[in-house]
Amino acid sequence: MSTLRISGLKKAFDGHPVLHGIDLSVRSGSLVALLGPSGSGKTTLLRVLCGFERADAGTIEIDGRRVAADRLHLPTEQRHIGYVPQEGALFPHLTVAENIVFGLPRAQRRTQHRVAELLELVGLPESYALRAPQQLSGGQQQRVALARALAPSPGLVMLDEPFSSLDAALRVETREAVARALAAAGATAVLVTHDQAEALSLGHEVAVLWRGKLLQSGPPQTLYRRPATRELAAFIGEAVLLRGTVANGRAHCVLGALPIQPDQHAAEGAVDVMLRPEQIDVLPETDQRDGALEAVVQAITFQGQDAALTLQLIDAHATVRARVPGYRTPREGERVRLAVGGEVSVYPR
Ligand SMILES: Nc1ncnc2c1ncn2[C@@H]1O[C@H](COP(=O)(O)OP(=O)(O)OP(=O)(O)O)[C@@H](O)[C@H]1O
Repeated sequence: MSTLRISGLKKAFDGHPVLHGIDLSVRSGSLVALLGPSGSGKTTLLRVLCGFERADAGTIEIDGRRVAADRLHLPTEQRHIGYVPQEGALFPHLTVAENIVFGLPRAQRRTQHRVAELLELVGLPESYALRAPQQLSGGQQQRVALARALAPSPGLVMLDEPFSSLDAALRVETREAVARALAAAGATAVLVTHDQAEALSLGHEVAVLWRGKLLQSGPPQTLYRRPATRELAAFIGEAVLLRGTVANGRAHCVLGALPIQPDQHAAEGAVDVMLRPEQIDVLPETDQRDGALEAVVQAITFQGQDAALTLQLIDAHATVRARVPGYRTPREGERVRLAVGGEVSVYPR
């Protein structure tokens, strides 16, 4: 287990800044999901941390030991970091076992015991040791790539979009196997992804990189419920954004006077109100509960397990988006009532 501390990290390519001064701490044994849109600098940050690229400014400390600072640039092999690239990148001419021990000192490469241990750690049968990588599925190859990264028992593991080439079902299964293996190995991990569901489900902490700046980091639930900006709200999941005002400690908008996230400082005045589509309960027209608003279902996008609805509010000349479980999808044109659950975030205008 290792701690990682990054401070003021900058990197430019040909005079174009890509990382604008990154500060980030990763607790020992935790997994930080580094989330950001394409081109935000995620891979560059990972490459600088691993030592494949040199930082222009800032410091990197692993377990209190500086590996990069002013003129200091420790080579990759002295940083004791395991690295899992985007698509496994296993050596096709080597067996699974040979791939796994590739990064170990020569004297340790013959230990079958270590290979068996690592295969078990990543949830693969021992019999796979003698297979060629091409005889494995994409998800299994990614697990071997993780086993190879974990072989020298690094305290820190970096994973660069390790599931991006896998199909949806395999992605979920491989994700879970990788998370289990990292936890069992006690490794501290940084996982790069542009998939918000992946970041929220895997990260103990999620750090959002946006145009080379770290906009927000924190536990997944905090990021989802209280994104720092409107843009982040829309990036981390789907957001319902409505014009409103804050008065008497509540957010007033077309959906009523709604409670505000308790730890959000909300000054009185004009704001944008943000809530998540699943916070809007879609009830039968006959529901008589207090404050429920009348609406008509204008459009439906059915997605199987759930459905996204566009709802026209009858009294407000406004539309909102809601998400309901698939089995409760109403009909287009149906009259319903809406009630809002939970708290909202507000952004001053
Ligand atoms: N070696 C390089 N030389 C010049 N520019 C580079 C180099 N590597 C990255 N860049 C630029 O830095 C910016 C950030 O790229 P990076 O690959 O770090 O982003 P990313 O967030 O990982 O994107 P993606 O999710 O698409 O992989 C991009 O504009 C890219 O063109």
